[in-house]
Amino acid sequence: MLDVSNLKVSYGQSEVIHGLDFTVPKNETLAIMGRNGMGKTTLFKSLIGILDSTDGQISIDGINVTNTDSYKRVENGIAYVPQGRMIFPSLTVQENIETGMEVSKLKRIPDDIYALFPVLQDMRKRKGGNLSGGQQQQLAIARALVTNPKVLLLDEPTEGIQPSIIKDIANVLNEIKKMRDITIIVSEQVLSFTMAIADRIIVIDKGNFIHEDLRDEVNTEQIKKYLSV
Ligand SMILES: Nc1ncnc2c1ncn2[C@@H]1O[C@H](COP(=O)(O)OP(=O)(O)OP(=O)(O)O)[C@@H](O)[C@H]1O
Repeated sequence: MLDVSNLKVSYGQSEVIHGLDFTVPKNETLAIMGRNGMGKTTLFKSLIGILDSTDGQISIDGINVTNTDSYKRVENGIAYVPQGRMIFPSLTVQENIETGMEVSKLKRIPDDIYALFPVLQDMRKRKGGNLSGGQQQQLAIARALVTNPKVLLLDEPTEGIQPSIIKDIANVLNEIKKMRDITIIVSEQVLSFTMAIADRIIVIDKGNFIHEDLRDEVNTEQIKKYLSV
């Protein structure tokens, strides 16, 4: 579903992503794990097209989207839940979700969205800025889902979220995977969260992939070591 080959990304002269190759099939949840500053956000921004890549190719469902604008990539089926959520604080919950619907041409918010996130239905008239961090995270996921993505990217969804809500977010991502034919890619530092959702875990270090495990065969001690060095 998502095919990435030899992806390189630089800030000015400084290369931060050094030629990554990976493929994520339909119905797989992949976690890309790494410490602060290892390149997770840079990778995700280049996948969604906020940052240009300097080399390599990105394809979604066989369509080459390298160097196309973000909105084109969203039309081709990739959606992004950014680090820090980035919801629109002065728009209501409902209006925030509706901003995602231009692409999918939905007329109204589908029932399954509110079924996944009942709290958003209760709060649909409230301003996004008045929601808690966990509720904003749910809102950002709902806004991404109404674009009907084939590939859903979430950049550190547990950051700043309290542990009980982290469990809810894991449950929601597992539910989404059951409900839709979708590829989920999450960047994370919290291993208990990725163990609850991921089929595969890759460790990124200074812009290179240095370790990969299927969840069922995961070497947690080694991954913890990579995350704590
Ligand atoms: N706008 C920028 N200009 C120059 N260098 C940057 C910029 N943004 C990030 N970097 C550098 O790129 C590298 C990767 O940063 P990135 O934010 O992608 O890491 P990360 O793994 O997402 O970390 P975090 O969890 O802290 O967000 C770091 O060395 C960082 O200092």
